[in-house]
Amino acid sequence: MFKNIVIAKVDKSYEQPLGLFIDNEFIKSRDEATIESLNPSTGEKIASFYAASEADVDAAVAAARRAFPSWSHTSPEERGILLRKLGDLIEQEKELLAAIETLDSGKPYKSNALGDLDQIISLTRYFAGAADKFSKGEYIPVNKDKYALTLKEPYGVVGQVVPWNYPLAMASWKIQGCLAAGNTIVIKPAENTSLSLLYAAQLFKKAGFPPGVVNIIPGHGGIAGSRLASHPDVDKIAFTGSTAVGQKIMSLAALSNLKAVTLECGGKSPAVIFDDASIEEAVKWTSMGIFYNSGQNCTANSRIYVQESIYEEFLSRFIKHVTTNWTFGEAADPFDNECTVGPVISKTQYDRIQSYIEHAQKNENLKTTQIGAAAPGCNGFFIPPTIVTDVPQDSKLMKEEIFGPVAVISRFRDYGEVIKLANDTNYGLAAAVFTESIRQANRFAHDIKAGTVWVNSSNDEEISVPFGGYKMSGIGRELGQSGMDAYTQTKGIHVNMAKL
Ligand SMILES: NC(=O)C1=CN([C@@H]2O[C@H](COP(=O)(O)OP(=O)(O)OC[C@H]3O[C@@H](n4cnc5c(N)ncnc54)[C@H](O)[C@@H]3O)[C@@H](O)[C@H]2O)C=CC1
Ligand code: BAL
Repeated sequence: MFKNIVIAKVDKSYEQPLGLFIDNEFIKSRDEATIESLNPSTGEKIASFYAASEADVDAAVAAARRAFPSWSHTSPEERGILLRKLGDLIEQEKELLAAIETLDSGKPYKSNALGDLDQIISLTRYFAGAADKFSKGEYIPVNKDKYALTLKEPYGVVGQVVPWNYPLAMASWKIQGCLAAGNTIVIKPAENTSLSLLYAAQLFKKAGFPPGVVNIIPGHGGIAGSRLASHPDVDKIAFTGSTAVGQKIMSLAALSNLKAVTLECGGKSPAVIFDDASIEEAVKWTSMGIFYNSGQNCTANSRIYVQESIYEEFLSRFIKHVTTNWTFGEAADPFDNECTVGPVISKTQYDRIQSYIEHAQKNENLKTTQIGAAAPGCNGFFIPPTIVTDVPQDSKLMKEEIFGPVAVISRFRDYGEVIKLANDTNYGLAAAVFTESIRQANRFAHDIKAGTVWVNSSNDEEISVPFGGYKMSGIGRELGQSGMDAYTQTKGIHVNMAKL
């Protein structure tokens, strides 16, 4: 049920759990099916872990249901205390958890994985503090004969399905607020990145969360994920991943028991750079916004619009900056400090991203600049930072989420033109605007149809600020107070004081 794994680069050796985590114990899946986890920077196998069957999902849901009455009656203060302990335990194991993340997902250890862990620790403490504050209802004095109260109650058993781009962070965005609100959980990590959450399972137990409160069922989306979404005894389902799967989950939720749904799906987020902006800052932020995490970000600024009078200067500075700052490093090893662009997650994603680059070159004849290359013989899924320029609005690269290190850049004349271009998408997750004019920034922030707007920055999330999408980027919000509200339902209690 455990495998010893040595991560020599950071001098770590640890026991990796390989089972499903149900009722605070690791167990085999009923049919003993397994999934192999590969190291994306070498293509080598790390471990095989058990994959949940539909019957295993049912067992996990039953465990969560048994745990719910008692857990939902713990006081919010007590839930906060356990979350605080969890935050401390994660902090104590920060380097190991970051190393597991790098091994399993390929994200650079120093520049990405440790940052994910810092965010997770802060977020855990945030929801520890929020547990007894955001759980309060309202008092509504209706008239002299009547008052009303609202209660914020947990849903019950919550199913969660998370992706591979931020394995432990996306799980934490969902789990911590959900626990603070008094729900019990069955969560499915992504097939290719289950290791860090399985390791973290032990920390939930150690912090004192009772059996059945957090259940982790690694497994295939089409089996374990869809069973969770369609399960008649799951009260809410929360998902992060592709829009196509988000639609399936919503439909399964509707057709089973009309369970509540939160979806955080894809994006094609614009960054707009006006000619009064600091070009240096715009270059720094937009390159980070597309190359950080190898572009595998739902909020990646994957469409960059630059005002025509500064286009050429922006482009030459962008290319120069990327050449110096966004590289695989000498050895293409995400454990090396100079590696800031790791491999993408899998061969499937590698092929998919390459197909967009080839399409740009061969079918659309677009100018494509690639910076650096992986060393010959490297079997990892490395794609060099790629910059595609003067991309027309109807290009496939402007329309579809590439989810890789591919910057798509275009020019615009004026505000009226660019706001139309920026809004010309089915997605609406995020947008960035660069300008020194507060009036222009304010106008843009109001006109853009997106759930997040960054003014003179990009992709700098805050755990205290609600996050989520407009249009086909999703439904509902996570983080901030919304991170708990998403996991509570409101009951109105009417108290009649009038005597007949
Ligand atoms: N919004 C985001 O953060 C993410 C977006 N994506 C987008 O999705 C594209 C494809 O990546 P995939 O790995 O295929 O994403 P995906 O949407 O298939 O995977 C995300 C999660 O959904 C689960 N899943 C898959 N099919 C399911 C089903 N029928 N029912 C329930 N759960 C299911 C997976 O097991 C995984 O845990 C990427 O290129 C990217 O464009 C992928 C990951 C994260
Ligand atoms: N940056 C966290 C959300 C995402 O990219 O999936």
